[in-house]
Amino acid sequence: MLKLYNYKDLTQQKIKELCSRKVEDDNLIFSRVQSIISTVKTDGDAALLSYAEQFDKVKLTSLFIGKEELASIAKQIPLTVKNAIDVAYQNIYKFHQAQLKTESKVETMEGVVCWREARAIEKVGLYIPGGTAVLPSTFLMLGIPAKIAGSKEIVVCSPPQSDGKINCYIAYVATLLNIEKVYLVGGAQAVGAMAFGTETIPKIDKIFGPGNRYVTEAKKLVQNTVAIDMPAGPSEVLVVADETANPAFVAADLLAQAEHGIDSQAVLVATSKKLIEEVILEVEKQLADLPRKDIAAKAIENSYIIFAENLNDAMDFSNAYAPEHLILATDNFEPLIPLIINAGSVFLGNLTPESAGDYASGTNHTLPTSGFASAFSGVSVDTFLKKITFQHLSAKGLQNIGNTVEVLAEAEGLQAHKNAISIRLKEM
Ligand SMILES: NC(=O)c1ccc[n+]([C@@H]2O[C@H](COP(=O)([O-])OP(=O)(O)OC[C@H]3O[C@@H](n4cnc5c(N)ncnc54)[C@H](O)[C@@H]3O)[C@@H](O)[C@H]2O)c1
Ligand SMILES: N[C@H](CO)Cc1c[nH]c[nH+]1
Ligand SMILES: [Zn+2]
Repeated sequence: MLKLYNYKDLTQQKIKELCSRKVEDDNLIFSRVQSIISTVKTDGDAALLSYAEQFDKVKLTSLFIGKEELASIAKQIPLTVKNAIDVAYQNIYKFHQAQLKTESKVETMEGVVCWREARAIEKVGLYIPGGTAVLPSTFLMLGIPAKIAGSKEIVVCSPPQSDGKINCYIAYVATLLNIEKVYLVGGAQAVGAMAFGTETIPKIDKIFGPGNRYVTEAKKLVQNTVAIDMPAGPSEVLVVADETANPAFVAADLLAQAEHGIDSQAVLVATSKKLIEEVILEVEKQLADLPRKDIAAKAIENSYIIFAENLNDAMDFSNAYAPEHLILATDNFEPLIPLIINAGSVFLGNLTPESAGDYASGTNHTLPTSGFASAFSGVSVDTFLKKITFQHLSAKGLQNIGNTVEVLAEAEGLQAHKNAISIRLKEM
């Protein structure tokens, strides 16, 4: 079951190893994904149809579902789920809308004015996972910021169901977001199709969205051709807990991420040995009742617990691990907030389950995994924008800055740069 370590006994090498999320068949996945992407690049739609047969076990008659059919499938949604999606939509919209800010102009010297303006990335590709679970919540998390940013062409790919269609929840979100088509393509082949384009699927400028290791490896591989949001692979959670934590809550939070996939990871760093013992028992108890217990149990095998003597040590480990989700399961979370250096999204206190952020609180659940939270942020409206810089020099501005540029251009031996200033100054 859950392996147990004592923080003070861990060598730097062991900490590195525990933070690595290395899986045995990394190289195998890399070469498979490489081959899938190059086949999609050369064979286009034919490759997509053949991979749908191989991986999704379905013979597709069309590679997409259009707007009318989406609206008709969406009608099958049960009212309770429709209402819950509507509430989630509103909260996610509210939180993301607040991210749109106009920056003020800055006069760096008299007459020299600089500023930035945001423009939407026009052609974006959204990947909505659908291998082992259908995730309409991810569609909200990607579609809402894309719409707020103002992206014009939104290409959506998701694996087909066994009947060659998509689920009514995905169809309902597509109608909420006014999406034209959903392409029935999953895995690395979807990433390849959006990166290079096929007869049916348009090439886009940036790919967004989470997925399993095939999807994530594919996103990393196509980066010479398109931009990507970030590596957002198998879900993970790190819970920092003290004696004020509730063991049943902690176990539930660990299992929530474990049930995503066999390569998910759930880590507990706790300062109470009593709590650790209770969490272990709770994990076993709750696991037995989960419909996805086989998946969650495999992920738990790949997970561990660390006993730390104090919360400072616990936070040091958390920063080294750079978790996608960090839960501070303590009543005294305030002093810990400034200690957080690396994390995708943080959940504060014993009444803030990570699931709230997965679905409906408003924050985005597309987040960096595998340690990439040390350098990447989760998806936001900004991820769909480019910031263009502008500047304007008045006559006074040119006089004020002219000599500085001339001297620096000369120092770099770039005479034409200097001339571009001098020729104007002479005219004044
Ligand atoms: N980091 C995040 O922000 C975040 C958010 C949501 C979900 N996730 C993660 O997304 C993942 C979803 O995974 P999923 O598998 O359910 O759906 P998925 O849509 O990511 O992957 C399904 C596809 O994988 C491909 N595939 C499966 N087995 C293959 C094989 N042997 N060879 C080549 N391709 C293969 C198939 O094409 C299939 O359509 C989970 O790991 C979950 O934890 C992460
Ligand atoms: N926990 C996932 C991100 O790692 C997001 C998600 C979607 N549905 C449920 N959870
Ligand atoms: Zn989740």
